[in-house]
This record gives sequence, structure tokens and C-alpha cells, in this order.
Amino acid sequence: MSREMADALDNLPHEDRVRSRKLSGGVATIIADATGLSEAERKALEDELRSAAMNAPGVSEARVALTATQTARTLIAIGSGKGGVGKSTVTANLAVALARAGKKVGVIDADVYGPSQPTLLGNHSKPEGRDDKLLPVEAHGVRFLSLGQLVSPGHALAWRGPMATGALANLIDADWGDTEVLLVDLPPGTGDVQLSLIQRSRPAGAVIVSTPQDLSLIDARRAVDLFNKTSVPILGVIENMATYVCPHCGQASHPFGTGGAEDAAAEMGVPFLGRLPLSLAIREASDAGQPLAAEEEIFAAIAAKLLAAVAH
Ligand SMILES: Nc1ncnc2c1ncn2[C@@H]1O[C@H](COP(=O)(O)OP(=O)(O)OP(=O)(O)O)[C@@H](O)[C@H]1O
Repeated sequence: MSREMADALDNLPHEDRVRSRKLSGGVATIIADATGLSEAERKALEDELRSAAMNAPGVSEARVALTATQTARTLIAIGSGKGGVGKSTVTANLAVALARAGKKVGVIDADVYGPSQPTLLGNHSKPEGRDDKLLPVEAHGVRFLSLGQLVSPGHALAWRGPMATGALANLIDADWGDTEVLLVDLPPGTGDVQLSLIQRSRPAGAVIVSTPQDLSLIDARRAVDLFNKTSVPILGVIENMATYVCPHCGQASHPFGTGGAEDAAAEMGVPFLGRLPLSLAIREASDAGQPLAAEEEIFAAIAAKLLAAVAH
């Protein structure tokens, strides 16, 4: 290789990202580090390096390889055995708590029966597409995509297997950029839709949300079984709608019992992450799209436990 050629490849753009360069038989091979870049930025980096290399004397072909193209991202599935236990509410609050703890957080709302994250997170805008990929929208420092954004408002979803899986694939393969933790709000239940969604998204772990009473716990056990069957580790169980404190007299009562989910978690040998009260403030904050307006401390503690669980 002549001195001139070597110099030409020495003057590539994005020097800080170029890890190696080689010129052999007219073929330039450049390896660059694309850590943390979005899909569009990666493409721009690749294009600029290729055209700069092609302009170097003696180069007839340029190959550019990008490393670290996948950000190390932890996908966590949030499931429940049955509907209405507050899985979506817990997901939204947990996401914002994780963001406040300094994590780059995304939420995928895969609830085919009732995608509610746009309401819970208070942002009903539609995601745009770039390079054939969806760009998540943002609210409260959390990026999110919802199946609900893909249809017009008020249209019932209840998609069947292949359609749901296909739509979810678009959400998972979206341009999540440097997102570190991605929570997937699964549809309630343990049927085929859930099974294929779990297999498709291959989460690093799962969290089960349950109310404290027996019937809900039987279903929660089924959800645990489903994750065991698919070899997804259970990161823990969250008990929702436990104690109710009367806003007028301050007396605590337990409409759905209390402690049931903690006992069941112990019996199943899975961690217990925390307990949330049945609270008007949580319901009002959810309806208003203001997650963490209520019970911020409990959600922060659960988020910390969850981060510790995925670190192991
Ligand atoms: N701890 C709580 N205290 C008071 N209300 C709650 C609490 N958790 C959830 N809710 C309310 O319960 C209802 C159901 O919650 P949510 O939609 O999160 O449940 P879900 O398990 O995701 O249900 P589905 O999967 O069937 O949509 C909502 O109106 C929500 O505001």
C-alpha cells in the first residue's frame, strides 16, 4: 500500500468511532463503533464512511462494518393471570420510576385487548416512521409504543395470534435508540397469544402483577407456569390493590385481602417485589395520564428491587 493511500484512509470522518481500517487489493475495510446511535444515525455513519473511503485513491470497493449495533437492552415482560388487576397501571408507574432512577426506559404496550399506555402516560400522539421503523413517542421521560397507536381511537382490537404477533414485532423492532430497559405490558392471561408474544420478544425476565385474593392468585400461578415453560426467569411478584385507606376516616381495610401475593410468591420460590394499596389517588393519576403522582416511594422501591434482580 502506498503512503498516499494509507494517508487517505487516515482522514476518515468520525475518527472517534473508527476502530480499524485496512486497504488491500483496492478493497477498503473499515470497522466502526456504533454504540448508542439510533438506526438513522448508524446509517448516516455507515454512508459517510463508505463514501469517504471510496474517494480515497486506489479504492475500488469499500466495506463498512458497525460493531455494537445492538445496545445491551434488558427486556422485561409484565404479565398477569387475569385482566383488571392493574398490570398496565403498574407498568406505567414503574417505567417512570425507573426513568427517575436514571435509566433510559421504554414501554411496549402489547395489550391486544385494551392498550391503555397512551392514556396512562398521557400522550395520544401517533409514532412516526423512519427507515421502515417506528419512532417511539415520549412522555414523562419514558419512550413508548402501543398497539393502540396503530389503529384509530375507539376501534376495538382483540387481534388474533398472527396479527398480534406481527404488530408486536413492529413495536419490538422499532428504533429504540439507546433505551436500556424495555418493559413489555403483555395482554392478561396465559393463552397462545401470550405464549407467542413471549417467544417473539424473548424477555430477560418477567414480573407478575396480582391482586391479593385467591382467584387472582390461581391465575398468577398460571402466569408463573407460562414463564417457567418458556424459560423466562421470574423477577418477582407485585401485589396490587391491597390495603385501602379510607380518605375520610383513615381506617385501613382489605377489600381483596392482603399478603396473599407475598405468600404465594414465597410458596412458588419467586421474589416478592412490593405491595401497592388500593388508592383513589392511583386511579385518578392513571386516568389523568400522570404516573407517579401517587405512591411514588413505593414504586421507586419496587423499581430499585427490579434493577437489582436483573443485575443478577
Ligand atoms: N392500586 C390501585 N388503586 C386504585 N385503582 C387502581 C390501582 N391499580 C389499578 N387501578 C385501576 O384499576 C383499573 C384497571 O387497571 P389496569 O388497566 O392497569 O389493569 P390491567 O391489569 O392492565 O387490565 P387489562 O390488562 O385488562 O387492561 C384502572 O381503572 C386503574 O386505574
